Amino acid sequence: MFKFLKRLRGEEPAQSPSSNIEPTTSVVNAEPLVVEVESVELPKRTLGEGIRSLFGAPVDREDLEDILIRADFGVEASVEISEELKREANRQGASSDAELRLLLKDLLAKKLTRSDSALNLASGSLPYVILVVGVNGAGKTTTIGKLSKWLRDGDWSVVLGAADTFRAAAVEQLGTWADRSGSTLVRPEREGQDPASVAYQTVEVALSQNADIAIIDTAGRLQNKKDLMDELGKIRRAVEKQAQIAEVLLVIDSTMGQNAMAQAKAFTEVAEVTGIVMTKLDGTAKGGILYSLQSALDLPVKLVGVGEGINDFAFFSPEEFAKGLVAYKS
Ligand SMILES: Nc1nc2c(ncn2[C@@H]2O[C@H](COP(=O)(O)OP(=O)(O)OP(=O)(O)O)[C@@H](O)[C@H]2O)c(=O)[nH]1
Repeated sequence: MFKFLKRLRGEEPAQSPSSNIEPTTSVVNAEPLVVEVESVELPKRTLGEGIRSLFGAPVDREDLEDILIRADFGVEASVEISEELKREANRQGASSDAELRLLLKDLLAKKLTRSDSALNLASGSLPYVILVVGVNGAGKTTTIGKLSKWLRDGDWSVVLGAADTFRAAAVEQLGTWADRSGSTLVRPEREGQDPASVAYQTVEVALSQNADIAIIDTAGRLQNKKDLMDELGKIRRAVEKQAQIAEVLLVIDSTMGQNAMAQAKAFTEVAEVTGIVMTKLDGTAKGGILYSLQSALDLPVKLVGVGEGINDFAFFSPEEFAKGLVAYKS
């Protein structure tokens, strides 16, 4: 399991370095807030039965390429994977359905494994600030709700910032998740308030409450790259006046198939994304999009959503995901 570091309880709240809530355009990289931290385990969440199998029938080596292409692995990867499977099956003399499933499971898990897939909650520079970006409807708010519940279950204190200030409903939705998870909500004082000032206030509240985590929900509009870049850049600078950004999580709806790829590329060009959250994996038979995205963007998938419920998410585990895809029963 990953090593997570959080604040030792029972200290005096840290003082916010500034009371100015209007962010300016200057970039001030905050020094890490050095606090005494302890190593903790967070509750386990697993992918469970959330991943749909690629196969409705016994695995047939000759059909594999087509099946992978239909599941959105992309043509190049589909050819590569099915060739590798054939080579390995010949080498090992594997031919039964169970043997082929095991080989394919291992092959996919190996290709999906990266060393940087853990959430960055170990630097000891608190509060850990997580920006959540992605297009409307991708599942940002739901992911924030699930993530904060999980952190609260692990006794981390969490402040949520509603920096999607243009839709009152978005703020209310985040408020509902804040209540359900037992997190503090920082809401805009008026509709259309500068998202960067809400981000600033969120970190300020996190510092004043001595909180471990601040998660900031952003609007996700993608009318044009320049506006998005300007808005996210301003949010970043506002946060960095008081804390470091631990993660920029890009939330992607896996049911969008190849359309998700174009959106993801646009966001990664402007948002300094550090990890991907794939939502709605329960609702797609095209789980290969996760594979395509991770390799095309060269970014780790860190979390996955497998349902609408508060516990329906998990750290991405290549092994469990591959098992689900090939319906491998160990
Ligand atoms: N089945 C399933 N549904 C999900 C999952 N994650 C989110 N949803 C649903 O997707 C819809 C959109 O989720 P939101 O969290 O509101 O998405 P958002 O990105 O915050 O959207 P905006 O607030 O419009 O920007 C909701 O109906 C969620 O319940 C998931 O992992 N599985």
